[in-house]
Amino acid sequence: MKIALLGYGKMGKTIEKLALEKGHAIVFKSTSESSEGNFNDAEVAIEFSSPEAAVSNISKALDAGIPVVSGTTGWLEKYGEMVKLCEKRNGSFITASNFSVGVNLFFSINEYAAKLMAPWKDYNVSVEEIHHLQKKDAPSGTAITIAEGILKHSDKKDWKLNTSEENSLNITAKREEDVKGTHIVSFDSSIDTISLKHEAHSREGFALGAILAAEYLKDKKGIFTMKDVLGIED
Ligand SMILES: NC(=O)C1=CN([C@@H]2O[C@H](COP(=O)(O)OP(=O)(O)OC[C@H]3O[C@@H](n4cnc5c(N)ncnc54)[C@H](O)[C@@H]3O)[C@@H](O)[C@H]2O)C=CC1
Ligand SMILES: O=C(O)C1=N[C@H](C(=O)O)C[C@H](O)C1
Repeated sequence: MKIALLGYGKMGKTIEKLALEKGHAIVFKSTSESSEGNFNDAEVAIEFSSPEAAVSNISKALDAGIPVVSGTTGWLEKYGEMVKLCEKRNGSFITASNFSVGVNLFFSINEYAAKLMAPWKDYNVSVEEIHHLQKKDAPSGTAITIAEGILKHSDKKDWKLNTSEENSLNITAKREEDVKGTHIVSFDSSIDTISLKHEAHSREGFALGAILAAEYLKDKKGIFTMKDVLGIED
């Protein structure tokens, strides 16, 4: 598969390493400052850049008729625009707040836990995320996806960052040196606490999942999710 990397930072470099090991080729890569290779040679684009750059990168791929996998977080208020553009171009698009297989299973585990806990009103649910110091957005996209899954089964009306409002789901975001991505869901009562934790040991899980998504998307048309890629039921 001939891959264009839109964004060549921590994730772009990890994807390059694993994609080459899997026998794929990198035909184009770009950063905020420069690019090399020929974008139009690509069969698929993998986009991990920044919240400000994601929409223009995704649009560039859709406009060129190149299927695009985007992992960038913090831009999802524009998701509807990208869906419309993808439909207009009869293109192919997947975005996910987290491409790792483990986190996608964790999403389902948390939804199930939230459903099970719903009648037990003594427990208060909250989400904590911990990431490296360079992370631009807070809360993490993954924490937002976790919160949205829990809210389907909860009396809480929405999620908020650092809230003590009872009817909002509290997300706490911490920034610490070199943490790849940790997410903890807690159901807390005065008697006890039930905690579910996912801790990424490296960026390889995110990168492998993005490559899997690109392999899945390459010959398809439409808008898909990581649940489609991994065959996880809703
Ligand atoms: N969905 C997922 O599984 C994961 C998502 N992420 C997200 O991916 C994004 C990138 O993460 P990292 O690689 O760690 O960041 P990074 O800061 O290490 O790299 C970002 C790269 O994007 C480039 N860039 C910025 N503007 C650009 C533009 N206009 N065109 C092309 N390239 C541009 C930068 O020059 C840099 O090379 C973040 O939003 C992060 O939250 C990170 C890990 C996993
Ligand atoms: O910025 C990161 O590093 C990560 N971002 C994603 C997010 O915002 O959820 C995924 C992962 O946790 C790493």
